[in-house]
Order: sequence, then C-alpha cells, then structure tokens
Amino acid sequence: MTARILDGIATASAIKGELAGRIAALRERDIVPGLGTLLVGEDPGSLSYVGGKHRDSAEVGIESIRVDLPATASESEVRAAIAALNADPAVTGYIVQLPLPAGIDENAMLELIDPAKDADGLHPTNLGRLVLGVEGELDSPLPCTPAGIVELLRRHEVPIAGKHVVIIGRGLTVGRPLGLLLTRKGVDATVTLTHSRTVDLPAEVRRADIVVAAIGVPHFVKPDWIKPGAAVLDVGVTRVGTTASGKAKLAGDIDPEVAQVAGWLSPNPGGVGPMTRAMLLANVVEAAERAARAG
Ligand SMILES: Nc1nc(=O)c2c([nH]1)NC[C@@H]1CN(c3ccc(C(=O)N[C@@H](CCC(=O)O)C(=O)O)cc3)C=[N+]21
Repeated sequence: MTARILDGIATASAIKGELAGRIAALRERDIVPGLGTLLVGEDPGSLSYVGGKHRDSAEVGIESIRVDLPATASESEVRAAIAALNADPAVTGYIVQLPLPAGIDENAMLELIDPAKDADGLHPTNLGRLVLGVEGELDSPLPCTPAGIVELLRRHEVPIAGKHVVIIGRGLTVGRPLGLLLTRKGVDATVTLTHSRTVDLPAEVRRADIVVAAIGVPHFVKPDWIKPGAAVLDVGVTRVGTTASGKAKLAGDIDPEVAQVAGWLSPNPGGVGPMTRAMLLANVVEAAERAARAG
C-alpha cells in the first residue's frame, strides 16, 4: 500500500475557484483586490515564487503591484518601499518576500507593514491575534503555509482534532505559527514542536498521527520514523542541483520511501507550496472584504 496523495494543486485550484466568485462580487461593487509584492535582490527561488504569486492573482482577478529592488538596496530604501505599499490604495494586501538580503533587519521590516494589508499574517499584531484567538474567534490574516496545511488536511478529510501532530522546525513562517494554529479551539490538535536541539527526534516522530517537516534538509525524515498510516506533510524544499536542461532540481524534507509507510503524503512539489499561494490570495480577498465592511 502506498500513501494517498494530499493533492495541493487540485485543492488550491478548488480554492481559487471559490475566491474568483468572491472577487467578482467585490468588483461588482467597484472594489478591486490588489496583491503587492516587495522583492529585494534576485534570488532565483524568490523570483520564481513571486512570479507564481502574480500568475495566480491574474487567474482569479486580483490586480498585481510588483516592486523589485536591487540586492544592493539600503534598509532606508526598503523602508520607503514598504511605506509606499502601505499608502497605495490599489494595494489591498501585500508581502515582503523573505529572506531579505543580509544587513536588512527582517523583523523590523515586518513591523512596518500596515497590519490591515499584511497578506502573510506575519506582522506582530497579526501573530499576536493568532495567540489571542485561542477560541478561534478572531478575524485576522493567518500565516499562509500553516493555514494551507490545515486546509489541505481538512479538504482530504484527514482528522485533526485530538490527534498528535509532530512539527519539525520552529521557523517564523511555518513551524512556530503552525503550532499556534493547530492548538486553537476548533482545530484541537495536540502538538509537539521539535527543533535542532530535540533529543531523539525519530522517537518523537514515531508517536505522530500527522508529521509536518519544515526544515529544508533534503530527505531528512526516514520511513522507519513514521507510524504506519500517519499523514506526512513535506514543506521544506532545497535546491540539490540542476537538470541537464538547466532547471533547478529540488528535494523535499521527506525521504520518498516514506510513501510506503504513510497513510497520506503531500508531494513536493505539488503539495503545500500551491496551498501557501492559495492562502495568500485568500488573505488578499479577506483584507479587501474587511476594508469594504469598515467602509
Ligand atoms: N514573505 C514571504 N512569504 C512567503 O510565503 C514566502 C516567503 N516570504 N519566502 C519564501 C517562502 C517559500 N514560499 C513558497 C511558496 C510557494 C511555493 C510553491 O508553490 N511551490 C510549487 C513549485 C513551484 C516551482 O516549481 O517553482 C510547489 O510546491 O508545487 C514554494 C515556496 C513562500 N515563501
């Protein structure tokens, strides 16, 4: 038996279809959602992610506002670009693509984003609302990858409530906020958040009904760590070379042999990545809807 596929492409496509309807309804009222991106430098991975975000936007009827700065941009130039995105009425939501070049204080830049336009859900106000919203009642943008993971599991009817989730990696964009989201009321998982100082990681992972790996170490999670039937989500991605035709060769955090043991597996590519992008669009639409309600 091999694992069933947690199909991020098909699920993201269903979500995009739902969003297109909400966007059309906003446009009827002359409200045009617009996604801004701020990219500093020319990292090939970042360029490809940002390009993908604007392609998705065009597909569902969201306008694109793209700001690219050279890798040599100073922190004050980045500050000015963020201030301009905050002030631009065409931008209903935007992201500052991470990582920023060395020497630019990422946390300080995230704090400059208008929380009402924070499409990544990474502004401290919105991360704080995620903590405050233990009852699941708050209306604020959620970090895109954690939200995408929960949505991917829900839409494949993988049970979460009461289940034990082991997260590998405590990073800002995935592991840490995912633990907060999964333990909210209404989601109700029991979470173990592991990291590089965890003692006996394989033993922790063996107890998991759901495993999420977000570390960026190729094929790190081995099949003998997986409880038979567990759901396994492969988030990390690492460039491991180039193909003969010059395309990037990518590897996820999960050893492919895990498919022989797991009950569910998210492919990488084609799993969590497309869901992250769909949740970004959802955050932009929700920000536009919220702004419309506020008048
Ligand atoms: N402020 C900020 N927000 C982010 O959300 C953010 C970021 N910075 N920095 C980098 C990471 C990475 N990330 C990805 C999103 C989608 C795919 C994705 O859709 N991948 C496709 C493959 C795409 C391809 O082939 O190039 C897939 O998994 O199928 C991948 C990676 C968002 N990130």
